[in-house]
Amino acid sequence: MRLEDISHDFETVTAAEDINLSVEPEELLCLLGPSGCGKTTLLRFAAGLERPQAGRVRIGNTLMSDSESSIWTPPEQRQVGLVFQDAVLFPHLSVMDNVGFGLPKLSAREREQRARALLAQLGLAPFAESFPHVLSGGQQQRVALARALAPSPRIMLLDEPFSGLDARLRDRIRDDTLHLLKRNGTATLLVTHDPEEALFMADRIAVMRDGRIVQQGNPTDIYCRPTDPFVVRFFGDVNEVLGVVADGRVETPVGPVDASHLADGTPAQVLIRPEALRVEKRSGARDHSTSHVLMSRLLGGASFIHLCVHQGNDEFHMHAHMPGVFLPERLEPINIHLDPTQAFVFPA
Ligand SMILES: Nc1ncnc2c1ncn2[C@@H]1O[C@H](COP(=O)(O)OP(=O)(O)OP(=O)(O)O)[C@@H](O)[C@H]1O
Repeated sequence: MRLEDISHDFETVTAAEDINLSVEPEELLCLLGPSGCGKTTLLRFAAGLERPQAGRVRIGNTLMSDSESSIWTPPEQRQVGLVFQDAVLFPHLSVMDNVGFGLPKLSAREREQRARALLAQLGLAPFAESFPHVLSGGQQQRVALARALAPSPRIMLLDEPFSGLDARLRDRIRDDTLHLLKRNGTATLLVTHDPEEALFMADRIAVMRDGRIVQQGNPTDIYCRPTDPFVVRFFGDVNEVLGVVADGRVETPVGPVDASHLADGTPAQVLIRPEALRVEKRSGARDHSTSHVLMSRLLGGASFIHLCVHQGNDEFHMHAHMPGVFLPERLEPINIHLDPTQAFVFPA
């Protein structure tokens, strides 16, 4: 599926500006961005639920819509599978008939086989004869996924399909969905505002802001080689320090950071992820005169430490993440080591 040179304005809002995006066969692409950045609008263009003011939509080699001609394929002829945040199942049909709904060309027996096979993959085999109202929200969402996948669509379009579920259930359904899509080799565009979800699900991520794609790449590129401060901040809490490039680096309270891509004298912002700060207890007096701990909290698999970092006569409040249980006490004197791979310098 390809979106080519797509632009679209809604009255005062630019929902899409010169968007070029492709989803390759068998690929799972996550469109990631904050609320209102234009993710759903792009998905609606792909599905044919909305017509872009400029640009083209291709699915496979077929042109589905082209703003410069009358070419327009309606949604039901695009062979796309659609799943939204809230599963909308047919209440008067059994689970099996819901899943088989998009397969009118198959015989009743083939339809049942296909529906049962998909339901089994999602752990829903015992509910095949049930009606939707007896299912939990999570089970209904699985049925919606199975129904969308049953006709073997050329692409699955998923719009925040897990966001209505509680955290533990969401993790399980994400996992099941990922395996289901990969087992079936289905190209998928997944819209989400949740960076962890994108990292968990995606082969490739496109980060969106204000109707534009800020960066696209594989998850490691996006997380470890961000090209824009927005991308760094979108993935979570960061320590931010201002400085000036000198001798190809910027001095920060936790040590120098390479800035050889910027000219000396450039005002710079340094974004340092909490996990880049390795905290080590140091012997010495517990007082305010050197870098010390302000507070420690256990997050579960990691510990969150509030630091008072000294640099000359200045003090900086910074955050560190340490793996496992590491809970130094207030005023504990510390050394801080910087992992340069999670510190990023941009022009200020
Ligand atoms: N039919 C419409 N008429 C007017 N404005 C619209 C319409 N549809 C979307 N918009 C606006 O376009 C912008 C992009 O909306 P869109 O729903 O695509 O964003 P989103 O990233 O999917 O956000 P969310 O995650 O909150 O759904 C928003 O400012 C929205 O208010």
